Amino acid sequence: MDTLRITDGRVLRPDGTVEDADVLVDRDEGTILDIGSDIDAEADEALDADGCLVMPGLVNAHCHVSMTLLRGYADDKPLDAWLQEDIWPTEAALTPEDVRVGAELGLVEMIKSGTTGFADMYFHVPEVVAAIEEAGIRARVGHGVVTIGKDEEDAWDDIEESFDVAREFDGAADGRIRTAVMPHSLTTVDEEYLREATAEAHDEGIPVHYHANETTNEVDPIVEERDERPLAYAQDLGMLTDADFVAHGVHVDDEEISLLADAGTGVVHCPASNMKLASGMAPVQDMLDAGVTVGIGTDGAASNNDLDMFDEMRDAAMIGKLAADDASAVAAPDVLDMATAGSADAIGLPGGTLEVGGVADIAVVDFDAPHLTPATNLVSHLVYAARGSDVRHTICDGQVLMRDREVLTLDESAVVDRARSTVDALHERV
Ligand SMILES: CSC[C@H]1O[C@@H](n2cnc3c(O)ncnc32)[C@H](O)[C@@H]1O
Ligand SMILES: [Zn+2]
Repeated sequence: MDTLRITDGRVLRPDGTVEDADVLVDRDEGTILDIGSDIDAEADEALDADGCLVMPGLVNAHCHVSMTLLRGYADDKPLDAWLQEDIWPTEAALTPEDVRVGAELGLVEMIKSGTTGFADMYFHVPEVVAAIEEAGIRARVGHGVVTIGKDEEDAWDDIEESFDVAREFDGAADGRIRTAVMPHSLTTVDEEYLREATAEAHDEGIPVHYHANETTNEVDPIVEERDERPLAYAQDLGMLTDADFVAHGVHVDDEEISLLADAGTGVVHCPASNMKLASGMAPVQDMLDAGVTVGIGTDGAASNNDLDMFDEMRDAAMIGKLAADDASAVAAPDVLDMATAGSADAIGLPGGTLEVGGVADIAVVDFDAPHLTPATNLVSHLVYAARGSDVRHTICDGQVLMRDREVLTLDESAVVDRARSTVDALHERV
């Protein structure tokens, strides 16, 4: 058996407590063999965690990873204008190779900030999958479908592509990649397509992921046209099951929160995107109180503008308090749970906790820094004070993806160079 030992650190346990312990990993199986201070086994490789906290890898539960290429491309606009005037016209010019380059850039950024799993909705998915295979991270991926403005044939082709991708890549990269059918939203995909695609996906055991209740501009037309709330419409379409997950859930009322809780449908809170696009404040504490599975995502780097889940945790705590008008709301332990186990549950991937027998998806955070001193409350520091750049090692599926801040699976400087020249060429074309 090939083993890895993470030595001399403090380990964050699923109940939020911290203990001095080593972590022994089975690299063949990608699982945790033991956690303790008296492990009696030599390992094939050791990773020093002195002065560090060994925690579950962060899970970015909603992303468009290749949008790193559009970082800073269009800022300071609301969602509809941003998408229609800037993002969609530019995305139409992206080649499959561009999407791969953007994905690699995003994956380097994620690995460097301790993210070990994510969910991604985009197009040219084979290129995203190839980048993920190389990077060594875990993901649930899908082709995003938009049918508005398309004739029937093109709309069905788009749906078909979402199924082709979901069927072809499920289980890829030694099982690290899972898939979903991903209609973009309840307003950008017409009813007949949503109904049929959802039924077919569920027949085949494929989850459905979509944007929902992100802005009032999206909610109001549904209410006006159908005399029902968007998530009641989604339920009628069969799109609220415990395998499905929605991004945003900003403008949800109490009945919709109950629908989500009863169905077990995950909600991915994207606080930075919601603030930047001025979409609104999600009632996260109400959702948690109702028993909804809530995860955290960055959304794409064009509406954030980074993929750092530490940033996202801080934002979630801050806006959660504002939304509830209560400083005790969306407290640090709950935020950390959302960014790890909550996200993993919402998107149906393993990980999010450090447990013997569980997957070895791990971030090692160095606390030897002025902004993390004094290290009185490590969970508080993770949420309110730590940064992605404090992550020292990242491990996914038992493999070391970053060691002492050097990414091992992708060539960081080559990826950055390629991203620069790709964006230069893109700007020439658009
Ligand atoms: C068709 S692939 C996914 C599609 O979603 C777009 N997108 C990025 N961020 C958001 C957001 O916050 N709400 C809705 N849609 C978003 C992305 O640009 C792709 O076109
Ligand atoms: Zn999104």
